Amino acid sequence: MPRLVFRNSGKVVEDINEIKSFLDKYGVLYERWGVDRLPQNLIENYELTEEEQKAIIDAYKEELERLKKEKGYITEDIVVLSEKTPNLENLLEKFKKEHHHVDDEVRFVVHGSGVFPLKLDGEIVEVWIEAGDLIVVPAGTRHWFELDENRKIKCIRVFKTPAGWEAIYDENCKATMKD
Ligand SMILES: CSCCC(=O)C(=O)O
Ligand SMILES: [Fe+2]
Ligand code: NI
Repeated sequence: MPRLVFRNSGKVVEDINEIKSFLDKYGVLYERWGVDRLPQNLIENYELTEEEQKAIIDAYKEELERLKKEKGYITEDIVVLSEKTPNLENLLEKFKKEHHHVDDEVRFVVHGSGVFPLKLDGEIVEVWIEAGDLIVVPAGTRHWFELDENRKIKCIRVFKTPAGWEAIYDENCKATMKD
């Protein structure tokens, strides 16, 4: 189940609408698209061919086009993190350092799960997501990412330019897309 964990109080929120409305206050988009429309092999395969990646993206064409129209994203790709990922540990080290981006961080989870701790009004709110969940961490929001004990996640990433992904570790560096 997707859930919010408020790190200071330990409070857990699992109601989807409550999750959405809390995150919405901070410009963080959470939607549940589900994965029912995908065949099992595409959901579970972590070594996708180009065609299979395209088939997954095509299955969410409507949602992706809506997001691009609303938010100005341009393209999408698939990212997978699993034991099979070369230098997984180094990647995870990078992802788990608090940072922000000049572009939104848009992840739709096709399979697996993980947590995006977000720094909202100085409090750490952990957003635990899994297959079927969409999250948009807005540009400038301080966050990081960690896998959970399942040690794998496969996401559609939607973005303007890969340059927008560059993690900015210094919270005082307010670089923006225009720079
Ligand atoms: C959920 S994909 C792994 C996390 C990630 O892509 C990132 O932090 O940039
Ligand atoms: Fe990030
Ligand atoms: Ni990131």
